[in-house]
Amino acid sequence: ALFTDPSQLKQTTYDFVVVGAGTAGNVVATRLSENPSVKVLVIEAGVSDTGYRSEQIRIPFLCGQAAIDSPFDWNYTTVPQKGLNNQSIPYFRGFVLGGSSSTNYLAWTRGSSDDYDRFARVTGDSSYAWKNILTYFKKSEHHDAPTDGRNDSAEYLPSVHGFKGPVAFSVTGNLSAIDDRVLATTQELSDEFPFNQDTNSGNLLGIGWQQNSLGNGSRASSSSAYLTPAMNTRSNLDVLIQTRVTRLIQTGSSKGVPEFKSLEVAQTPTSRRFTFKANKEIVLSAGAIGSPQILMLSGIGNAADLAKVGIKSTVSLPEVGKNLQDHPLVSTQWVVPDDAPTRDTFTLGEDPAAENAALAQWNANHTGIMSAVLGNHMGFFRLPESSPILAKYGDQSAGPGSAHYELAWINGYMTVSQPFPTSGKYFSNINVVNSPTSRGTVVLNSSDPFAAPLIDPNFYDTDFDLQVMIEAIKASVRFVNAKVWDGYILQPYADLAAALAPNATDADIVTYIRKWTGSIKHPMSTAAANGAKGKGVVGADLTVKNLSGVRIVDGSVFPFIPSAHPQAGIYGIAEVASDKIKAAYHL
Ligand SMILES: Cc1cc2nc3c(=O)[nH]c(=O)nc-3n(C[C@H](O)[C@H](O)[C@H](O)COP(=O)(O)OP(=O)(O)OC[C@H]3O[C@@H](n4cnc5c(N)ncnc54)[C@H](O)[C@@H]3O)c2cc1C
Repeated sequence: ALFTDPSQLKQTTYDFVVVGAGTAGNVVATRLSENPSVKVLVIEAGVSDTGYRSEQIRIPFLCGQAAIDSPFDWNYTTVPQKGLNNQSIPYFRGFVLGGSSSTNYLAWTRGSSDDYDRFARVTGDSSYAWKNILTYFKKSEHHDAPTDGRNDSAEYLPSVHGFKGPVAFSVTGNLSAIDDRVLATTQELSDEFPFNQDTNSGNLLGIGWQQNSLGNGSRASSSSAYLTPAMNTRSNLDVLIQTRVTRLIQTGSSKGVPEFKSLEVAQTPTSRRFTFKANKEIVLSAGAIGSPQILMLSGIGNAADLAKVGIKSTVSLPEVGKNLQDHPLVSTQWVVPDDAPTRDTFTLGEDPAAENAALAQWNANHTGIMSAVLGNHMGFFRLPESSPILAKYGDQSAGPGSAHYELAWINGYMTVSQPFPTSGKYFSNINVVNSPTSRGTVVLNSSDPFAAPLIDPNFYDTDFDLQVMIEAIKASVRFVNAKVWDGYILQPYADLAAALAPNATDADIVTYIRKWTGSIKHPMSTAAANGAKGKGVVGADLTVKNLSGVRIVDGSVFPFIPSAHPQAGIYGIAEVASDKIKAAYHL
């Protein structure tokens, strides 16, 4: 059942306590509670995903609103970014049942087979290797037909997908006016921009139809797909929301290391503290910001960092909160003809009556523009073998099937940082560095568990990342210079014009990049898994090193950020971890 106050719970001891009802946490809680004799408590800081404003979670086209100025978000801001002219930028994280899977942009990508083979290499555990984790990707998902009734059999590869798992995935049910041109470009410029029938097959490279966590025109989150159906039917699964885990509590020691099987929670900085205990273990699934934050609040981490905020180190784990990786994103926009059938009418809020009609249509049958996601195609690309960037820095990706950068195309104005125009018609694409080498940090700013930590994605700390972004933008220009766009793409919009002027240099592109880069919102690796002694925060089985009683299952354990959007990968890892936990306790 669902509880909104710790005092409502009748028991304080469970077999497992899962911290964070987010993407990964809900998978673990749902899988462990499949066994009716196993008692599971999930504790979530954020709010319910039903009720006030929850249509912004369910309706795909409103996905941007689910995160921005929203009750469903933690509303973090980064520390000033050296690589972005010292700007501090917004840093979104879900604060709601489903976590970031309830507020994200629905893109459903796994990454390359190399990404998972590298995960297996670093941990020394073959269960993360592509050939093995594929079973778990399939276990997490089921294919859903697009809502427009289109035959999508040429738009994905059934053989690499699941048909019975909880999360619905689907290609768009809402074709857009640029789709034909994007696909025609894959033929006209097939060497550089080849079509790939399914970028989720392990072979990531090329342009494919974007798969989305979307079923029957509505968002599928880890709450709607996993937790809520289980919570509503299982008496052994309790879910407590609006309650923050403030620290783990040492309960003794086991095999010579401290054991942490209790935790403290509170609803506000001054409210009563409650404690809950796990007989078997605590699973931290508070995400790439929350999980290291809770460890550090408990005295587990880098002793020097902890001393700065007056916390005594009880377990030394120097890499807690280190190694933060994220994908930098910059949008480029072009002006298109005034009569182009773009989605700007809706995005720019030009026609409230049309918007209301679209909402009514979605409420009636989940079709129409409100069932659309931002874009219908995305592509993943490598620098050419002859690239001087590779000669200088080496190939920093997970392997030859991994992307250095990503482009995706949007039928209207799209940005993560620039001001929105008030009128006009636009074509946008996003440019993303997919195999970044910059590493940032999450450290405490205070010993107060209700204070936001200091988040530093450290964008463009390495020249490699900056050079790849320059190449991504140049590739975007080559894309729209295909003949098929003649007469449609009129000119670069706003600052992009200066960056792409005939006499412009790479320095002008860099000016644009540093001014307008934002996060794609993929922080990971802050409690990285590593099989080697003395390295990383968790071992191959995802249990925290140098202590007992705690495992971490979420985006923070990836040793490297995958070269695509991470949610499908996080669901897969959470499925693997659930089986590891079941095996460890013979469940
Ligand atoms: C706006 C946005 C757009 C994105 N778009 C995409 C996309 O299109 N495709 C894609 O693949 N990925 C996307 N991502 C990224 C992806 O959604 C996340 O990487 C992924 O969902 C993270 O999963 P997680 O389990 O690690 O953490 P989360 O899903 O964030 O879950 C962590 C949970 O822990 C809770 N928590 C944290 N601290 C505490 C505490 N102290 N006590 C109790 N609970 C706590 C949080 O409230 C949250 O519910 C996007 C993310 C955002 C925010």
